[in-house]
Amino acid sequence: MAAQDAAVESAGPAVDPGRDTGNDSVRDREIGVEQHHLDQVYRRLEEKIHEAEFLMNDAAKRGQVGTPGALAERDAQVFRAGIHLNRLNNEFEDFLFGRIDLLPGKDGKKGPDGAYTSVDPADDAIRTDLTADIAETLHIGRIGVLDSDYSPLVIDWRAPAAAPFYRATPVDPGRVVRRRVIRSKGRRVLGVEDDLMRPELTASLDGAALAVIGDGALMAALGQARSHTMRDIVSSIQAEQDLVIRAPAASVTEVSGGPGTGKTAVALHRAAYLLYQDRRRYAGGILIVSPTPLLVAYTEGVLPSLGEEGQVAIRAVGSLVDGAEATAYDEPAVARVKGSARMLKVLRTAVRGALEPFPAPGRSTGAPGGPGGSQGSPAGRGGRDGRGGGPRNGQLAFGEEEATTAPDTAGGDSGTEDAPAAPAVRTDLLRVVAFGRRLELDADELNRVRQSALSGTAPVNLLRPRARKLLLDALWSRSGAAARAGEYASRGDAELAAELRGGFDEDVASEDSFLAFLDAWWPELTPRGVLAAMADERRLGRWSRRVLNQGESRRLARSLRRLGADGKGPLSVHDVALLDELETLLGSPPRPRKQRRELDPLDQLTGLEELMPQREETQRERAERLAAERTEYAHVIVDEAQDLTPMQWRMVGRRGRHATWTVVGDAAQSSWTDPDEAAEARDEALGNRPRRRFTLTVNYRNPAEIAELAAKVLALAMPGMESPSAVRSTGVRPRFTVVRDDLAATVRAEARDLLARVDGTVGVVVAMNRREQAARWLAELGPRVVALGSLEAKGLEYDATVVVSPAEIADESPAGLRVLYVALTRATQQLTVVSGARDEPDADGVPDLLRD
Ligand SMILES: Nc1ncnc2c1ncn2[C@@H]1O[C@H](COP(=O)(O)OP(=O)(O)OP(=O)(O)O)[C@@H](O)[C@H]1O
Repeated sequence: MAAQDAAVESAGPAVDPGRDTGNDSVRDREIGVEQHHLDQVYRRLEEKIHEAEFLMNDAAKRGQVGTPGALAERDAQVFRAGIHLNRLNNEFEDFLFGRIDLLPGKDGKKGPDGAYTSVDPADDAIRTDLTADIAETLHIGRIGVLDSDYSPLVIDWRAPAAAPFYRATPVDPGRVVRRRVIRSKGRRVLGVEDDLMRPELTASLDGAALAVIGDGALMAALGQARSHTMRDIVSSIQAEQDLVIRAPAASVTEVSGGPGTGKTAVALHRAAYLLYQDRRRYAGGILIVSPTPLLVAYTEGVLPSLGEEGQVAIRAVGSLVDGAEATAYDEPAVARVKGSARMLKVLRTAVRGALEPFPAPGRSTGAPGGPGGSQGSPAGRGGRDGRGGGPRNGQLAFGEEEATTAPDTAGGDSGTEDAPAAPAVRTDLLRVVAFGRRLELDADELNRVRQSALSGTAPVNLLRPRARKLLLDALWSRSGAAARAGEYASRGDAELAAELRGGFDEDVASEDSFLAFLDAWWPELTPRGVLAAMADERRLGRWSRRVLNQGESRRLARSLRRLGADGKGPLSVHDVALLDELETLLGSPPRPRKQRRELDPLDQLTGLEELMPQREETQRERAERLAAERTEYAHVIVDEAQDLTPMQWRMVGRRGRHATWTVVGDAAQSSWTDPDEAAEARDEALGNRPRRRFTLTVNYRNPAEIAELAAKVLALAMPGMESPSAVRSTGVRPRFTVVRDDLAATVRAEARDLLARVDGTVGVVVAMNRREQAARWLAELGPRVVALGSLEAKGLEYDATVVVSPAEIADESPAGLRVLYVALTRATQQLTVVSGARDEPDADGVPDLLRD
């Protein structure tokens, strides 16, 4: 691959023998040249800030004139100037980072941003003696800055003219002779790193030989210590990554690549690129779906550093549903059921079944005032308030739900002592008085009416008016008035017949007993309520018959007890996808209107209040508010897509029904057990839009020594799958150690040892059921050390990692080997593997899973 060649070759001195790494005076001179340019840029930026401030003041004065037209103009101006000022201030830090020196272009024309449009050099650009003159120098930065004469001082990294900065490689250099990465802090240039794209040339710039400094920017970036947040890679994006970032967004862009190939980085830069390309189109918002809240926190700063945040929402897959936040993990067997596409059938039955009185009439007292069948469904809004059943401390450890003690919600006579007394309404008998006559519908008749109402395809909550109408029909047909109306109609007096019926309906429907009956018999169901209703083993057994086997159904019911009788207990990431599905199946009950914030009277005058957020909320708060209110997006980016379950694909798919997509992932890192089922759901979510596929092939994270070890697990997990090639080697081999006295002490000692060896972070990866334990072991080692469950390590990276007991991690789920592969590929510098009781280490401490 070209990118790989570029990356590898830029690391070695062989390509550019003219490199001048040792000569301080040349280095200082080159830094001085860039400093001069940066000073010019800052002067221009200051002028622009003054302009923006002037605009703000001027606009404020206009506001004093007081006419609505002037106010509207003021508001729009303040808004524009505010954004401008904000951006300039944000971008001030370290925004000029690159430079390319180019041969003359083939067509000799200049593009709109000052750059030559041609990618290829002119035919006579290189003389026969391999000398050439640099025709043009472009500086690349986070945003574009034009000089007062409109010549470009800095070109936005996303502009077409900047593409050669990323695309040029020694194999395919185009017009680029030298690519330079400039490191600066505030207003000071600290250093430069050069890559020669045409090392065979002797090029001169303004009559002087082109100097080459440093070992290349990529190696400098990769060798840096890591912090707990991801950095942007805008100054060292590699050619194969750039192709993905700038791919046209017409349809679905699918990106695969092994660990450390930059998939997450590329996805984030792509979001920034798309916004730059077509801000209007993406005003509809870009959603980035991430597997865990940890990865969201890790990546959150990247887009603001690229000057973008407003239109982009990064959400963990467990936080996609408004008002729901996953805090618990399901054990693998439960996750497997909840994520499966089979759940759709179960939920479809459950939303209808949850309307039935609970406990079943046969088991209740059935009498008015009794504690049982009169309650209506516990899934309903009016259902009685919960009695425990939730977890301790609001958090569940992995797999703990099996042990969670929950009330026996199946028992009709249990669980009433703490419940507040609810008014009793029978749901197996409807009794009303209409036109002075007593009318009744018994349980069979009511059941018939219910089934007839449910034969409609509309969401269950939206069928309530239909059910009400069918009840009235049934009562009407039993009333003597129906016969009378029939006579009127046959005499041709349809109006009188209709009047009679209207009077009847009004009479019945205004009766308190009818209204109370309807509320209990056809309650408005909520997604959480239905999930809570599914915690009853008997009911769920009925609803899941022929879809789940008995064991699956029982495990599912037990896991859902965590939600408590009111459904308000903690959710797992898989529960959230079920909630979203239920929301669709039930139909959204009308939501209480969001409280409108107090408006400035001036806003009301101009009607521009939406454009004037600064007074009450910051840009960021506004972006968050808009993101929270938004349910569909213009572009959806799915990171770690291999992990989405079929139910999660359905949830994500709903948010991008009209969107274009970027889907990045690596099948070898999937923690989902049934990839074929997930692929089907993915195809359904993405529809038949055309797809463009890209593969990233270079591992920028792991040194070769670690990548080689991880490849052994890959061979077991996915025989035949190729590992990405590591771009660098550190000479430090992974360390193997065996538990000495006790596991805690060994892990602590190894983590402490790594802390002394690296400058940045140390991650300790353990099987999920050990994560709380591990956090305690490591508490005293300070903030540079983090304890992680194997599933939480997804997407993250550390300078050094300790992987504790590979066998435990591999055995914890059917996808365990792939999860272990993820765990082993998190380190940028050093890796220590601790073998536990189940690992069978050899004499060198190498566990069986990691031997040849
Ligand atoms: N062009 C680049 N320049 C500098 N650093 C890079 C470049 N590409 C990737 N990296 C770095 O390599 C590391 C891995 O990148 P990233 O996390 O995006 O990979 P990934 O493919 O998503 O990995 P995984 O599948 O393991 O989650 C990060 O530290 C990233 O900053």
